[in-house]
Amino acid sequence: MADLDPPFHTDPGSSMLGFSLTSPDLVICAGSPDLPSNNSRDSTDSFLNKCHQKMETALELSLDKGIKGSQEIKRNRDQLTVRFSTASPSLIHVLSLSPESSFELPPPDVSEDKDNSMMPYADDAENEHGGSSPELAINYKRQKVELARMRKEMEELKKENCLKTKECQEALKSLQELQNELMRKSMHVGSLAFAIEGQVKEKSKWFSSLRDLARKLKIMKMEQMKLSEEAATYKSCLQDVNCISATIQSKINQQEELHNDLKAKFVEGAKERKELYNKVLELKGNIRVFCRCRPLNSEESTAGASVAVDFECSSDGELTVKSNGAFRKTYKFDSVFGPQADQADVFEDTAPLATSVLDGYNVCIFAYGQTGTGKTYTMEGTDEARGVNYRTLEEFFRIIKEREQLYRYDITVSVLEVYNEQIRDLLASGTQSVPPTKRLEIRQSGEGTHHVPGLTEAHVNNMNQVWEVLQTGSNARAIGSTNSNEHSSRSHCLHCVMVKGENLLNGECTKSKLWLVDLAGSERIAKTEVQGERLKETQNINRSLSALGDVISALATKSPHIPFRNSKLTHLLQDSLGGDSKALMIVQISPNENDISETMCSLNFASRVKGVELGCAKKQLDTAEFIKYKQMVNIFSVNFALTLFHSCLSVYFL
Ligand SMILES: Nc1ncnc2c1ncn2[C@@H]1O[C@H](COP(=O)(O)OP(=O)(O)OP(=O)(O)O)[C@@H](O)[C@H]1O
Repeated sequence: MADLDPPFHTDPGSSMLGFSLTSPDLVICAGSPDLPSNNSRDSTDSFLNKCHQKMETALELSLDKGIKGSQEIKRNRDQLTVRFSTASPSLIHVLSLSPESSFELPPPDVSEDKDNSMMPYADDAENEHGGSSPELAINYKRQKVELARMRKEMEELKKENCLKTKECQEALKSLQELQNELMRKSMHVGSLAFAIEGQVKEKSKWFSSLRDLARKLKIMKMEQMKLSEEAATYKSCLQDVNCISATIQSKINQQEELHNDLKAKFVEGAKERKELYNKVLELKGNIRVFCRCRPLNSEESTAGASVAVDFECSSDGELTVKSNGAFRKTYKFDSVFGPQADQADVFEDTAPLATSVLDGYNVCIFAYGQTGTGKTYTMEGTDEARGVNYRTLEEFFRIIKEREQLYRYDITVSVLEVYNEQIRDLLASGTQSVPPTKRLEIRQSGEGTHHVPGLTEAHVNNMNQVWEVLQTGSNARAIGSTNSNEHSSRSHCLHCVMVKGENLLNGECTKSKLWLVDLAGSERIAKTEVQGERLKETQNINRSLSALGDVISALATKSPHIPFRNSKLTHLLQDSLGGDSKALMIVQISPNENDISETMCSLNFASRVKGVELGCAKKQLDTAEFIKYKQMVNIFSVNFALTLFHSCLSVYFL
């Protein structure tokens, strides 16, 4: 093998087959260790000759990655065979070969071989055998012929090789193009793979989002189902609620109708009650007279004064005046209170008038009598024994509390005095130190009511405020004169209580006025023998008291003209003395026999007021009519019972 020179060189541009092997895929290597790799540039012919000379030489042709170690060139004596067994499919395709393709290299034509290179060989054979052997000569000739033939075949192969080389070059060119294309495609595929990788990542992100959304959707579906169930429940509940609501509404309507009916009935009832109550008071007399006698004071008791008044029949409203133990006269009043009666007893009979005031009627309560008989005591009272003024307002607040669901009231109090026919505001700020210079006058409003412009009106909401106002007025009256006792005896003290009421059921409003009057003492001028200023005072007092008597008389006789304007007192009291208003006179008397003439004078005046002397015909008539009707009803009842009894008897005996 060492003698065999490699028939081809490893230069990448040529091969044993005569085509260039530029492709990295197509590498010829010495597959057999017998093929040394040197750079010999021997021709193919020389190689084949040498092959021919070494008949037993085996060659292995390898095309790395293309025709890989699978070509076998087997040399036998007759021919050289090249086999393609595991060639690259692409190369095989280019060469139009099948994996099992092979071709044979024919032996060189010996006869035609004129090559000098063979000659030494022949010469050597001749020389070796001495040219003497005919067999050798024959062999030689045969060999020569064979060599010629092989040379011819070699030529053909060379041509074919050229063709195949061209084909291979073209195939290689195509292969390169294909490789380039493949590279481009690979790059494209790479970029596509990169893009796909991105897309895959994106896709996985989307998938994860999709999974989240699917999970949320599932939860929402469950919630939606739950809500649907709840909605269905609520729907059924709603129907029930609607049913209940309709029932409640109808009940409310019924109740509302009932309420309105009851309200109407209540308003009607309240109105009826008010009218009946008023009727009762009218039957009792719109002008009522009470008589109250004070006890003997300590001085009188010490002096051993005799009592001239008998109260045996006081419960029947009667009292008897005696003189020196002899009967003088009996008086009858609506109520008579002896020396033992206390403030509460007096107020018990007075209280109904408080109700009348809150019902909207004007009322006047006044105390009349001789000085020192207890007028102020009855009206104002003391801290321990509070009088009519305080108790009436107390009764107001009690009734207001009772009626708070049905009525709303607003109460104001004014305190004034009339002295020598002059009006003085006892609640005005100036009254505490000096008497006010401003003259107060009585005015008539558009509604026909009378009022004193500029008079202080104190709002009172509770009894503490009432007591404060009463005390302020009382103190102002006492301070107004150097001699408080004297002064208080010579002036009329008036408390005006304004009551505004609102019926919360029907919105009806009322405005009523209560006068609480502590009149000045009614002394007889002759007895007191007064002169000068005192005489003027007394005359003014008597004039105003007389005017009051005249007004009351005119009211009792229903005179067409009532002389209210004859005095400041009657002018002030005008609204509470006429019409539907009610008046209560409490005549105060002394039990002392020494005062009997003043006592009888006061009692006579009171009797005149009550209408006994003047003959209170209407009242009397009303009572008589009432008794007559009552008797008629009784007679009718008896007759009806008798008739019924006779009817029953006749039926029984039939
Ligand atoms: N019913 C009574 N019980 C006890 N004391 C009485 C009663 N009535 C009056 N008094 C007492 O008699 C005195 C005189 O009373 P009061 O001042 O009220 O008389 P008045 O008629 O108002 O006198 P004036 O006309 O001077 O004002 C007072 O001390 C008073 O406390």
